[in-house]
Amino acid sequence: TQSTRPQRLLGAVQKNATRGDPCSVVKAIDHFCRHKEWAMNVGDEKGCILDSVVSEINPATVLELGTYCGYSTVRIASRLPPHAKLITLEFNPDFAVIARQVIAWAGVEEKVQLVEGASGDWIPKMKEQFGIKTFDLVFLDHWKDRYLPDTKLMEECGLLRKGSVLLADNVICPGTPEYLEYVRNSPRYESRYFKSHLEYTKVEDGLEKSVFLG
Ligand SMILES: O=C(NCCCOCn1ccc2cnccc21)c1cc(-c2ccc(F)cc2)cc(O)c1O
Ligand SMILES: [Mg+2]
Repeated sequence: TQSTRPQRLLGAVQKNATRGDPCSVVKAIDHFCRHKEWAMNVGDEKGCILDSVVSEINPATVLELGTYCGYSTVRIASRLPPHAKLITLEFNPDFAVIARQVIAWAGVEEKVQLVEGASGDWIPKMKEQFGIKTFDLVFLDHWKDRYLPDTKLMEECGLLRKGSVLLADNVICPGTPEYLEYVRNSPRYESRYFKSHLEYTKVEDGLEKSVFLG
């Protein structure tokens, strides 16, 4: 039977990366996606911007919306301080199966809790289920039309504090126009655009970093 692209991506990790070495996992995925099959990882160029934002914040609590194969999960988790927690949410169970194996291969499973389900269902349950007070960093990388409603939901659920950072992928391609309009015009956010390219291509894309002002 035919394998899926995530399965082939996992194969490339298991063949080319060293167990317990997150950098080699990231490099193996980037090589696979650049030379074999494109896949919707944040990628190496935007990934460096993600890395710098994580290092700047040094977050104790991170929420990632959109795990896919775990590429950005590994990038973030490998830069977290000890005892920091990353909760990553994935809607597609087939993607989750692959992501768990990529996360384990990288050796960062201690810092990661992968949760399967929809953001609209899980965001209201974060506090009670995971003992989270607020998130220091949220990486938005799921359905582009959910960025805005989920941001409002996080505000309503008291999951953001003064200084919480939202970092959103794909604000140009595929694009998140309503979300951009909101964070750029709301007095409750200080927003900045990091121009880059769609992963593994020359197409423009970028990350929007928005600090919640409380
Ligand atoms: O679609 C994309 N990502 C989202 C996946 C589903 O996410 C669903 N999903 C994951 C948790 C989760 C929680 N609740 C609801 C839905 C939830 C996505 C797409 C592209 C892209 C760009 C150009 C193209 F020609 C084609 C595709 C690039 C990206 O970087 C992306 O991130
Ligand atoms: Mg993305």
